[in-house]
Amino acid sequence: MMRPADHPAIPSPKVGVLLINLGTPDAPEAGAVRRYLKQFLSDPRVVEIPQILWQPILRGAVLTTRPKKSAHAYQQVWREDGSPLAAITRLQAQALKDAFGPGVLVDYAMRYGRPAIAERLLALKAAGCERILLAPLYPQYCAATTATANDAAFAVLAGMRWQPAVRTLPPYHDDPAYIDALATSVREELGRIDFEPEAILASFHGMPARTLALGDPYHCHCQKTGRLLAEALGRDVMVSFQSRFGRAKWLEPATDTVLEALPGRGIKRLLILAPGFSADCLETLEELNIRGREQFTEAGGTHFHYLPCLNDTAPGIAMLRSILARELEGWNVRP
Ligand SMILES: C=CC1=C(C)c2cc3[nH]c(cc4nc(cc5[nH]c(cc1n2)c(C)c5CCC(=O)O)C(CCC(=O)O)=C4C)c(C)c3C=C
Ligand SMILES: [Fe+2]
Ligand SMILES: [Fe+2]
Repeated sequence: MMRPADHPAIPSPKVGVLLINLGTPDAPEAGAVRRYLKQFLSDPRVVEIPQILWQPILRGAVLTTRPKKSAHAYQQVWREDGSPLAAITRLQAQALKDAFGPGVLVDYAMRYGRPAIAERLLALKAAGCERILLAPLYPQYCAATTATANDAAFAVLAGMRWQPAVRTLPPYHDDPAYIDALATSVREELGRIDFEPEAILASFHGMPARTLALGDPYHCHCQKTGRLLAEALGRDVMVSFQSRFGRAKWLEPATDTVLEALPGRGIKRLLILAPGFSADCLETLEELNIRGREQFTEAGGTHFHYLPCLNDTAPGIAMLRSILARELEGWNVRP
């Protein structure tokens, strides 16, 4: 492009992308799980009960029993390179760094545990990023995930005299690139496995049912992802909600209830996926692929196949790159 001599090219400011996921314990041991759960479950965006009532319950019943039980669950899925969620998020950040090239600094942080959002945001700023895209890796918006990740980042910005410009990644539950990546991964898996499932079940993390009445779009986002995936596949996709916590009513139907009921309704061959998780984690590898499989087969199911998350697969990274690149538009990033 020709440019008049008195209008030199505007120098490109440094741009950073901070991927944010939930976080995970440092070790599959009760002490580390306790520290993680204490931070996670003390977040008022996650447990919406007044802290004065909730903290005694958390520090009493919850933190004395759950860490040991959860540590046992983590031990079943822990990998050589650590907790699956941490290891996969690290690989995603590396793959996106390679995909974007030197024009964009890509880093990652966890809302709870390590690496902390404050640490990585300060590192991007120290590396000279004047513009930062905060990217909570949750396709479906939820105050308990997306909003609290952004809150934590904004709290860090609140302490800076010279803030970078920031943008946040919108939810991508209905983005054609995301739906297409999911549909392709289902189709390819159907070609690989040695049975024809009678049903496909999309299991999303649950939330207390009252959050729907309070205006959280999470339930609607999950339903829309399920509907668009069904349309893309040209066949039914059932939606359910897993990981119920506490005694309140949660979104329904519950995944474990569905898994126990399906064989009795004549559905004995099942493909299950967890499209709300951008990386496999305890909730998918242990709760679905170990415990869910047991529930389904004990109820009479004969074939159960768990489809892994998009993780750092080539189509998964291409999808993330395209939705992130769109948010970087106008920030002088070379495509
Ligand atoms: C009130 C409790 C919880 C709410 C609300 C909640 C929402 C929520 N969580 C995820 C994603 C993940 N949750 C994970 C683990 C996990 N979740 C809860 C509780 C609530 N989650 C607990 C207590 C745990 C810890 C494990 C256990 O003890 O059972 C994980 C996996 C973390 C890992 O280390 O692998 C993810 C991911 C979403 C998307 C969500 C709301 C939409
Ligand atoms: Fe959770
Ligand atoms: Fe769980």
